[in-house]
Amino acid sequence: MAQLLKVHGSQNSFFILDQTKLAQPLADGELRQLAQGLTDSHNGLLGGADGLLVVDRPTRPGAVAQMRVINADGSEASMCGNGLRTVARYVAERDGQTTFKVDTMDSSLQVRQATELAPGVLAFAVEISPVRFDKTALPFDNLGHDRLLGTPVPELAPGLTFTTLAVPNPHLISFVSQQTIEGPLLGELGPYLNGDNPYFSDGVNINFAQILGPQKLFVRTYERGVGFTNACGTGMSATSLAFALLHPASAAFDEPITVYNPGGMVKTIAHFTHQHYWIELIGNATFTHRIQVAEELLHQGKVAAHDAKITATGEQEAYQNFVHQLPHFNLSVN
Ligand SMILES: N[C@H](CCC[C@H](N)C(=O)O)C(=O)O
Repeated sequence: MAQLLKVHGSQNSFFILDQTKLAQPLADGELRQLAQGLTDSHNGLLGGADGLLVVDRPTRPGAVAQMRVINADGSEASMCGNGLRTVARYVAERDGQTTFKVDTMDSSLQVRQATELAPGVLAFAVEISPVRFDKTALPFDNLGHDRLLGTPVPELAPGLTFTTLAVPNPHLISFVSQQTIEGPLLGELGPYLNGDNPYFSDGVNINFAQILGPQKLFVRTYERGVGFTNACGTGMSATSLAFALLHPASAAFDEPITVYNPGGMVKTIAHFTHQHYWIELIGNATFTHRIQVAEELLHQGKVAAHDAKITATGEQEAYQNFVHQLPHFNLSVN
């Protein structure tokens, strides 16, 4: 029997598959098929999820594991911040370590166990990098600029300004009012810029952020390859860096920023060290279910509940208690 985990970071939910535990690891096409099968909100497992996190052997010296990220639509992303926290916890418990490096598509990232957010809500801190601003890292065209940093872009939304950041997956960020964040615009821009459009040929994660006060944000994200999610770790991290760059009176480097999202809350810290920007993302790593299933069903990409032995961990209740004590403005817009 093979094992899967159902997990979440700020209720951005995933399945984790550890390829090193399989008799026969899945091929790339099988991983994409499994991601689409498991995450489907109608025919998937446990109501579906936002993606599949694949743990494998490290690809670089010094790392103890590799994380690959498959979105719900089967596309592969270079990075996932909420996901990396859950993979860090999985590897920490598998290997009995609390701080180590995990390989992602572009680099090895430092991860470490952090102090619990609340009783029963385990937390991890992960490095988000590399950070790049130029359009070679984040392919966009026909916007009249090589990079956007608080730049008006009437082609996208008259009256708003935008920032582009790759961490290293692509993010488009706009600081907006609460009315705009709760309005229909994000739900219109998301499908447009992730469909046939003259601007973002590879799609883009779009983050609307409301500044709640010094070192305090609310971020709502429409994710490439998924759609609206409860939170996007790389999105909240990129938005925090943009906050520090564009609003230095309200957001300091090297100081924690509290980022609320529809699924809960994380802390971020934007850094500039050795001439490089990077961000620390600290938040929950919740395991909600342990799943046992015949390995050949994973290869077939279809796992129905009646084919699997599913055990709830009981951690979701602890997480919900944590969310319920957050301030009222933790909007549940989605
Ligand atoms: N949809 C993203 C990948 C998942 C990122 C998100 N779930 C996070 O926590 O960073 C992309 O295609 O770039």
